[in-house]
Amino acid sequence: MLCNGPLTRYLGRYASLQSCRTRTFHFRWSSSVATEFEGTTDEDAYRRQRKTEWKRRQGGQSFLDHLIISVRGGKGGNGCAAFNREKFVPYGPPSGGNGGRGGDVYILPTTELTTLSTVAKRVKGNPGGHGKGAWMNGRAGEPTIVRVPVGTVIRELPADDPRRAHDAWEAEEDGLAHLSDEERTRKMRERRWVHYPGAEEDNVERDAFKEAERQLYRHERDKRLARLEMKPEPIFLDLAKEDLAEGTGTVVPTEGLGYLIASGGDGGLGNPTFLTANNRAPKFATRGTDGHRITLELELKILADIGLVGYPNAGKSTLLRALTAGGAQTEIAGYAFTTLNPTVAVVRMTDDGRIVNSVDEELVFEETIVEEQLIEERMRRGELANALTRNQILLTKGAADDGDNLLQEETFRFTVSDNPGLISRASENVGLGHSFLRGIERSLALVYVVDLQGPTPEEELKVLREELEAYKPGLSSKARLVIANKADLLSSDNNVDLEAARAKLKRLEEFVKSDFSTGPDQTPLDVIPTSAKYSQNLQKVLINMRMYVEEARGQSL
Ligand SMILES: Nc1nc2c(ncn2[C@@H]2O[C@H](COP(=O)(O)OP(=O)(O)OP(=O)(O)O)[C@@H](O)[C@H]2O)c(=O)[nH]1
Ligand SMILES: [Mg+2]
Repeated sequence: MLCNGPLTRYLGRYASLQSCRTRTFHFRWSSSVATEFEGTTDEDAYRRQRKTEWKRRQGGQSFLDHLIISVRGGKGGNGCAAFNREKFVPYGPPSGGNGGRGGDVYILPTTELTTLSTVAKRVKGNPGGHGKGAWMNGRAGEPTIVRVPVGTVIRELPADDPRRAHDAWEAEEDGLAHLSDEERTRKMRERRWVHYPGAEEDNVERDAFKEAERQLYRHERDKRLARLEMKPEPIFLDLAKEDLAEGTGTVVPTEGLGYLIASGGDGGLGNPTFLTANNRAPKFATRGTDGHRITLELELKILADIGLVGYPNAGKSTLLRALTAGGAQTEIAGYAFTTLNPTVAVVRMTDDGRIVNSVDEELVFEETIVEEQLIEERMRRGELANALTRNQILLTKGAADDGDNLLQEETFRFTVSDNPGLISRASENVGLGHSFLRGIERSLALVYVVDLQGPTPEEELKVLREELEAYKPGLSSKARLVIANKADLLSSDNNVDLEAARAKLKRLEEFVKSDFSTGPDQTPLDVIPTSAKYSQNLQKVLINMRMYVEEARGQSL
């Protein structure tokens, strides 16, 4: 009897609950142990790899170089309906302050960003402050600055584009479309007027208010007509440089703020404005107006003088880091598609092809994880506590070298972009696709990076050229140089057949000579073996790059 009774059922439930708890506990315990033993770095590598896999599955779609944003200037603050109250002055004059202007929205190019992913899709300016009693005007709204990466091209969407958001007038009309006349009038009044407490019903019956309302509508209509007649030129901005004076477009920049794209609304008027001979105590004020609304299309066309093009893992990111003496924080790892978005860095070189401020001649650029581990280890040992800054190292080194290092004068500067890997059939969206090539379309010159350790660097080159052409016919004619990277792996310490390695390089050179040429006189591309990891033979690379950039800049003048 007891077996089937409620107690048994209860006990049974309790037991299953217990086992469930034990399971949960067991799971938690095992997962925490796993984390402990996995070690943070492995987990980190796993996380990074997952991110890449995800990005790859997106087929390059998530590379954010195109974005539509709707921008609204800040709303103006409301005017105030108030009367001055003072001792022994029972009916003081109207004293409501005006509302403050809404904040303007500016757009500012910055080198700190490299993608459009941090740009908000909807931007709203700060509202102006409301007016207050005792003639206190509201404060103006602070300006809002939308930061976009240098290289962004901005276009205002035309009026007939379905993606364009409605302007303030159209938006109001939409909201009123299905209302009765009475409701319409009430809504429109609500949006425009502030009444002294308890005075609304009385106000709307008065002639003074009706006259003020008529005037306001007339003013609004005139403003709208003036705008339609003016037909302002649509906004177009090509933000090629961080320097505001260098940008080209239809908007004049403001120092420190950028380009004004949407101005804030006007502040409302306080009740003293409506004081007339007939109406000594106006009990109404106006609300602030909406800011300017605009829809913009942003397209990121990274502007680098030189674009690196290569298979995944060829060492492009390592090369960019080496060319900037560690200045470019590009991620380096031994798996394909480590780089997910193009990165641009500035290369500063001396006259003889050295990198400015490369403190140590023998720089080694390891994989990011290894470098992070090394820094962590140094930190744990306390070595970084007394570490010298870059400038201090330069100064001490300069003093030791009789000031030789201080003479490392920068004579040339250009930008280089590191790009995701390009593989065969990228044009069919294999790998990360080739949408990122949009970024290097405008580069002055392209440089192929191939892995000299791979079995057939020639084949890689052929595919790279095909993919560039598939993206845009004629693009591959911008290629000027082939960097045969990882040449250090072909040294005698690595137990490789030196003769075979040399023959491989020779074969590559011959192949380039016969099949890869540039310019009207069909000069073969240069081939330079390098080791990005150990900063070997970069001087030659830099001198060549300077030559291409100078030539191209000369032509584009
Ligand atoms: N031995 C040697 N290894 C290198 C050299 N350059 C790069 N590597 C290694 O090659 C691997 C890939 O380097 P990355 O710089 O990430 O290659 P990537 O071309 O940017 O690769 P993706 O971003 O995936 O397209 C890493 O393990 C680097 O340490 C080199 O000159 N010599
Ligand atoms: Mg990379």
